[in-house]
Amino acid sequence: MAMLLKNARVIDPQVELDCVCDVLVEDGKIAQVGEGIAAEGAEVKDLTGKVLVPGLVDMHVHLREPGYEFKEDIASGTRAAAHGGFTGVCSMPNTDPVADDGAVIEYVKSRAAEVGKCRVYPSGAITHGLKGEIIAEMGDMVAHGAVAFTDDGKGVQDAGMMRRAMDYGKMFGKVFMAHCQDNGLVADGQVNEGVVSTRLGMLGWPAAGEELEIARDIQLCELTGCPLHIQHITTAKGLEMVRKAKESGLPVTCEVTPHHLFLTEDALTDAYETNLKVNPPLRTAADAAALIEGVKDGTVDAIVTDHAPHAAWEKAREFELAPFGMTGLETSLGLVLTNLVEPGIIDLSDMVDLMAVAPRDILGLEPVKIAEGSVADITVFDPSVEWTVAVDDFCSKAHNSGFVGCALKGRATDVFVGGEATLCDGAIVE
Ligand SMILES: NC(=O)N[C@@H](CC(=O)O)C(=O)O
Ligand SMILES: [Zn+2]
Ligand SMILES: [Zn+2]
Repeated sequence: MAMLLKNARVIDPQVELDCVCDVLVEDGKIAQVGEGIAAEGAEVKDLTGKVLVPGLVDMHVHLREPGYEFKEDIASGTRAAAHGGFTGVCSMPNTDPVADDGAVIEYVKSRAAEVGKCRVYPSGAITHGLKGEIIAEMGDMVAHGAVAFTDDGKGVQDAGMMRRAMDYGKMFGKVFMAHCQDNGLVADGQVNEGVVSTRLGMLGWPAAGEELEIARDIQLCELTGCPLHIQHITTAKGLEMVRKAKESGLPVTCEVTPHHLFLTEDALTDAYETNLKVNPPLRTAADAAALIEGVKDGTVDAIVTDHAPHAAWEKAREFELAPFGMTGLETSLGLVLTNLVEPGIIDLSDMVDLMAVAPRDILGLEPVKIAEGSVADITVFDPSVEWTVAVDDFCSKAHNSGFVGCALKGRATDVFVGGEATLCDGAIVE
């Protein structure tokens, strides 16, 4: 049935749209955009006071299935995504088994089609088992729908292996996404190496452990011509390297997470709050300020969550034993609206670029525009609603957010995937 979305502020920088108007959705596509649309027989939804944008895509998400369903699964993870305002996510391959061949990619896709509340674009491993020893079945994975390659969670340690993988993999036209961590430098590092690691008496995870690999992979991008995307970038120096690489015309992009933008190592106290243990670690206030500058000037292409759910008992252990990672799908939009849009650091069009347009572009997905003929993947949010982050409100199985108790302004109310509502007035459509 046709659906008429009326009176929202419609924003899409791809078609230079920012005005209050109506959007008519028919057969999963946008049929008409304009003022005062009348459509006989269409279901009408009044969105006065809300904002309607191309569906948000989170290009860095751990759905944990197959293998770690006690942390999250495709049903709960995609519900969390829809609840957070996303119409699609790119899933990471560090599952069990690792997504390093076509069968696992196929499993993720078919499971998502069966139980998912948003689209799932699977990424595949660069190396077999994320072990860094043998190139993964790239052609097989692409044939089954993998959209990108990454050894997220580990990183490819050997430069020669990364070079061979990029040389070989570039024929598939998919981006290589790099988790930048030099194990020789990072070893058992727990938190950013510096004042805070010293104060807390914990092993440091040095900035150089990330920057060295960013430098290496940019050089390998130059050597091989393979497109490179730096994942969860955290340091001022790393970002400067990406800025320079872009200036010299290399196909390099990068992403940041809300936790690296809005939290710093200073949040770590002798409470040893394990929800703040993330990889890469929370860095200094100066690094966070540089990342925000990078978001402003366009060096940062995409905002992603690196949604990394873990079970409560895993995070309840001693800091050194707790796993790295925090959730993010259900707080990302509110955090960006509250901390970047509200203070005027970016505007809503920039937000759409960072959270909808660039992720699709980097992953080589079909663009989604608020324009006639486009697939109707749509996010609607209320920019004025004030709410407090609370775990009992999450659709995710996991509660390891670093933002519980935070007061936020702005929240997704409705999500449409191919014209079908997956979130309606803030509730998941079953
Ligand atoms: N970011 C994290 O702290 N953890 C991720 C791995 C990763 O993204 O590197 C995880 O899989 O839990
Ligand atoms: Zn990672
Ligand atoms: Zn990750």
